[in-house]
Amino acid sequence: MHVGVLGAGAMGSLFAGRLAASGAETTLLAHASAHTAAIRDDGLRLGRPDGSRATVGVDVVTDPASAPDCDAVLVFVKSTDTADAIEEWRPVLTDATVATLQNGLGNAAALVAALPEDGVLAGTTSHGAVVEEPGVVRHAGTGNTRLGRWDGPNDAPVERLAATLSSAGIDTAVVADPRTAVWRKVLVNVGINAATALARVENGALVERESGERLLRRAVSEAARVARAEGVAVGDPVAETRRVAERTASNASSMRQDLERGRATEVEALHGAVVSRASEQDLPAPVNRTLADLVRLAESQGSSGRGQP
Ligand SMILES: NC(=O)c1ccc[n+]([C@@H]2O[C@H](COP(=O)([O-])OP(=O)(O)OC[C@H]3O[C@@H](n4cnc5c(N)ncnc54)[C@H](OP(=O)(O)O)[C@@H]3O)[C@@H](O)[C@H]2O)c1
Ligand SMILES: CC(C)(CO)[C@@H](O)C(=O)[O-]
Repeated sequence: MHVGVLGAGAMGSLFAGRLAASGAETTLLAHASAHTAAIRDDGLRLGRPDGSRATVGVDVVTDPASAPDCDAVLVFVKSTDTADAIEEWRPVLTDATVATLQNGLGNAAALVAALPEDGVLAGTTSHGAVVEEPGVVRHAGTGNTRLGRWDGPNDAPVERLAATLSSAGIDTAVVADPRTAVWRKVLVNVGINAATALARVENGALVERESGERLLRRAVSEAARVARAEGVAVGDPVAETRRVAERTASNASSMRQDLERGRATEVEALHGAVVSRASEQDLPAPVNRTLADLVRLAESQGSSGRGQP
């Protein structure tokens, strides 16, 4: 199975590196950058969670017209870039099974709307990765990966892709209902991301401080009501989010990192999407609405804001 990985950021590089190292035919579908040039010249240097490092050769293509036929493509651009990436790489995506493991609501729907409807897979991954410098990616944390056919039965070879990922050391479970997995991850993200980004605290502050605990609980409970109204069984999302905040206590959340670096955040696919879905269900979402507006305001400071590294 030839796997294309769309987006050579932290996660795309990690997945492409692990796949290539396992012997799977793999191509990174990427924008030209110092990072992709370094991978081409010297290979991808992949730091493992245990501190060891391996160099892996990974094919990189920056022109959609030169891309090889891919049986499957894993989408790892930020949610903000999904629509543009589909347009740019449409020739590669049209005949492939396309899988999203991105965070946020709306990525699978964007793929389904733009591509042949029988080939979309979606899910979540709890692996973590960081680009440390051009050509160097650190596999920051391991976890489970879940993947399933979006919108019910289709012909997409989910078992084959899951097996390919598992053989590359990314243990992947096939799930019948990826919508539940995606919502559950979104609930964790709405409980952690905006609060830590705006208050500029590490994730652990949300379980160590009463004010943080209150924000986490209110944002998650409100979003969970929306998920339940959509018929999604979300379990005990406040307890789950607290567990993740404890496990990642010393991490700066992705939204905090994005704001501090003057980059666009995924707020629209997280708190913003919760607010839109709440309004479709006639439910109030004042906490997520306020968090989303505060993040948008902070984002509008862009790279000239005080958060510049
Ligand atoms: N990092 C993590 O630990 C982690 C964990 C779980 C899930 N996730 C999720 O995984 C997704 C990716 O996250 P990430 O941390 O890997 O983001 P990232 O490091 O910002 O990487 C995104 C990459 O996508 C590229 N890109 C954007 N538009 C593109 C296009 N049209 N064609 C080709 N490449 C394009 C960007 O390149 P340019 O900037 O050059 O355009 C960038 O290299 C997000 O939804 C995130 O929430 C991340
Ligand atoms: C789980 C998480 C909140 C940990 O920092 C991560 O998904 C993030 O930062 O977006």
